[in-house]
Amino acid sequence: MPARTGFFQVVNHGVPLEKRQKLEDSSRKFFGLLSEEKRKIRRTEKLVLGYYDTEHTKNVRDWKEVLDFVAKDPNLVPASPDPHDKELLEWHNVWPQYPLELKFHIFFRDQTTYVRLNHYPPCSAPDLALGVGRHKDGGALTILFQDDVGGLQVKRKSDGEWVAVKPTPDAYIVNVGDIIQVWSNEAYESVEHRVMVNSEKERYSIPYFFNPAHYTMVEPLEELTNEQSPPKYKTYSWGKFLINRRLSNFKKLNVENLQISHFRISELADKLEGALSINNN
Ligand SMILES: O=C(O)CCC(=O)C(=O)O
Ligand SMILES: [Fe+2]
Repeated sequence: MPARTGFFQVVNHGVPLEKRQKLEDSSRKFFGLLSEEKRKIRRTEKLVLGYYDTEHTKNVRDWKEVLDFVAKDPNLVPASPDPHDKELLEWHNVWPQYPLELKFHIFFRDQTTYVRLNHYPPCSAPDLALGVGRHKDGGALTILFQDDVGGLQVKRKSDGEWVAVKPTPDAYIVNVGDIIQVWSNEAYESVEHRVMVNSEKERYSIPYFFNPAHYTMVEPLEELTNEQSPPKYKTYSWGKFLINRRLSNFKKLNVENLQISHFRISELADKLEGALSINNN
């Protein structure tokens, strides 16, 4: 399924319900604070983590407020009412043991993974706004918890229709990000999604963006390419990609933000290059 849709939901995952509820409660408490309190930990162009209520996706303002944090750094855990919350820290630092032959642990040693708390307030003109505009997640993998309100939609590849991802109690949604699309040389695809808002209910969601180290050079993995299936992407720097995305979230830019399609090697370009080199010889 994920190869075709890029999205799936997991149930019976073993994550204790109380732990998630604790984070959810903290999120509700945090967003319930007065604006001036929340803005004390506001994200800026230099401080990349923190509270933010004017995020842009593709140059359009989103109808939401967010808080980004990494639990590793206690100064940046305002998500928890207790910034020295030991349980949260311990949790974050439990890291799965990968079999060594899988080289992924190298990419994730100094990961840029972060957690985002999303709050979508009710909107009096829901047809005129989106909670999050259409986008693909730029990192490796996203694990998302959504409450029971609904609003997340995924673009179906077969017919381009937006399909609702119905809330399933205690499920986590997993979706492939752009990096896995490139690493797998398109065996897996990162799928476009967006969030609708509604006029009555507020909505909360918590994505966990699983991202590699900033110095990771992303390219199709050698093991997955060969002469018959040559790499479809040029190498790019994850750190630079992430910075560009963060800046484009922050303010309206006059240009399109960076996409992996900008690194795609197109067959046409290959042919042209080939033709030019023949002429030059
Ligand atoms: O709120 C949601 O359900 C999804 C949010 C999302 O797509 C994102 O933050 O990248
Ligand atoms: Fe997303």
